[in-house]
Amino acid sequence: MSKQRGSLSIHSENIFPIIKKWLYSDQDIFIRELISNGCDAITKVKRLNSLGEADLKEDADFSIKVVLDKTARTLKFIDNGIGMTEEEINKYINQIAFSGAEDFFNTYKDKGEKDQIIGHFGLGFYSAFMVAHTVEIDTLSYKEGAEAVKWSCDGGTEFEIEKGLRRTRGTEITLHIGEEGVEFLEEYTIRETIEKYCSFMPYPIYLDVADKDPEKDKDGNIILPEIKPLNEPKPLYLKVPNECTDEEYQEFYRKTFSDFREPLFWIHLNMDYPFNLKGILYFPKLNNQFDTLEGRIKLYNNQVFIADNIKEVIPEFLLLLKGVIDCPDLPLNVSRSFLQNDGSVKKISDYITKKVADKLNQLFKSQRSDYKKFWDDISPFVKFGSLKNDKFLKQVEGIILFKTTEEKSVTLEEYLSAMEGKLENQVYYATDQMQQSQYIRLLKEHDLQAVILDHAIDSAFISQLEAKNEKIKFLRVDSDLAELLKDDGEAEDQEAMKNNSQKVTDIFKKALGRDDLKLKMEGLKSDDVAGIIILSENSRRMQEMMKMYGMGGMNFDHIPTDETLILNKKHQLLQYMMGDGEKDEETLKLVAQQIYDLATISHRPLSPEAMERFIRRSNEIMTKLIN
Ligand SMILES: Nc1ncnc2c1ncn2[C@@H]1O[C@H](COP(=O)(O)OP(=O)(O)OP(=O)(O)O)[C@@H](O)[C@H]1O
Repeated sequence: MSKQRGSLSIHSENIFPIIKKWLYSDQDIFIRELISNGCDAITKVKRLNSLGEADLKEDADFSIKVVLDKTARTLKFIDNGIGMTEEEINKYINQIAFSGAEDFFNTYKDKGEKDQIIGHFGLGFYSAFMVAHTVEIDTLSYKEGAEAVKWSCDGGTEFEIEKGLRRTRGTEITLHIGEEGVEFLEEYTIRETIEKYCSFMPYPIYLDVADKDPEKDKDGNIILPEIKPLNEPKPLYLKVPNECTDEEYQEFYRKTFSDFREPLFWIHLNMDYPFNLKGILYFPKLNNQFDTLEGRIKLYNNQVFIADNIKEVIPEFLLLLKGVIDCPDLPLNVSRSFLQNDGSVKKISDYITKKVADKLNQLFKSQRSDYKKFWDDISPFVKFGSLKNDKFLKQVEGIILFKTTEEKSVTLEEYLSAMEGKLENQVYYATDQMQQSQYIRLLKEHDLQAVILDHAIDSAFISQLEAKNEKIKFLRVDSDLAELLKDDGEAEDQEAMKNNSQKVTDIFKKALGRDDLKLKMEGLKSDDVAGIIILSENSRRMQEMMKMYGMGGMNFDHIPTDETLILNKKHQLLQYMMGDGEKDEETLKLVAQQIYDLATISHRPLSPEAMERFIRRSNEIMTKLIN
């Protein structure tokens, strides 16, 4: 067979099944497409009017009307925009399946990009066929002497065009809803969809429901419904920031996010050059840690809603905030993988990040007490941002607040300078103030404070800070404390010390029945503490990490921890143990076990069995006291 070349031909018969199948999951998008076509038509006629090329004939009260008639099973979209002549219908509506065919064919390969054909290849109007078996257009062009035209098509390849009925400028699109679109005969669905996609479209959108039973008051009088548009044609974010009041920002927040808690503060984004971007980002108030997941950034393109939380455009950590961003410059109709690699998208994302960091810095500098008040709510966000984005970390590093055990809020720099002379680039931290109170007290006695890091994100966050500042080391209050608390005042007889140490070690190992017990004798400054347990910072973190990643499905409770029992040789009980003379074996055992349990309690909760033994033994000791 000889080699042949040829072009594949695409016919409009193919297009309807494809539209219906591909766009099925985003069926409601047809409402966005038809209403935004109506808005475009109004914008066009307004522009022509301002150029002196169109006469509005006093019909300048622009709006889009959506009329639902459940009985007739129709949904109408009516605008008083530019309208179309027969010629324009032929050009823009009838030929569309062919004019965009080449691009469309290219896209055909990539089935993942469902809704993105819409708006890209001029198929917006045809999305009506996702829910309608027949669509009619009745339109009258703004042009002098134009005649009304009626177009209709039942979803096949044939259309009819005849004289229309419209007497005023504009377009009326009627959808005869088919079986696949019945949910769009419900007022609730229509209202919800308009609110979802069209909240900020530039002209008022009204919903009219035919044959609706009128609302009545308690005396049976009909209440005339208040005629209000469903959208906000001039959303606050389009205004100049210094013309907006706090009340307006709060009101906008309440309406847009149906959140009746007051936002903490907000950032009005307003950029014209080198790209166009407007929006408002709100820092919401949190009630608990889980609330952080509620964030929502709505992305708009020229007041038309595109989607929530598009990670490719908005840095992921900002998705913890609530806000709207309108960016007409974004190529939102292209694939997401393209967005990820697009230079302008990166610039936009950097711009937003910088604006957020600037706002936080400005609050820190000029309103530190407010900033401190907000800190609990914003800290998971700032920390998450610092983990996700190095640039952001650099921008906010100096304004991250740490609460201390002295109930102060300080930056890292302030902490280190307050500890100067006592600590060198070390930061002590507590993860549980109650549980670790013994250690905190010991630090306090040495005039040292710890910072409190008790949020789930903190362990990853401090590792990040350490990675970025090699000199800084975070140490939990129960780790490697002994060096610090050691009282190396008196010189000692090394030989005697060794013997004593061995003696005590034997007593403890025997009493606890643990040969693997790590034990160290130190002279602590504080002589009312007999023993404390410390845990190497590094091995503890390693274990936490393994636990977090659930490595190998192991049960980590059985892994021995790298604990060391530090015994205070200055304490009376230890002095007794080390002393010469006959001692009651049973008493030594009780004391050793009790010292160990008390040290453990200040470190972590006892297991149920250990707790039971501890209580029994405590009673036994008290009984001995009175006998
Ligand atoms: N309500 C309307 N009034 C006037 N012209 C309209 C109206 N609806 C559609 N048109 C014309 O039909 C054309 C095709 O509409 P369609 O929605 O399919 O594509 P588009 O608007 O060009 O692109 P998109 O897919 O982004 O909506 C429009 O460009 C416009 O010229």
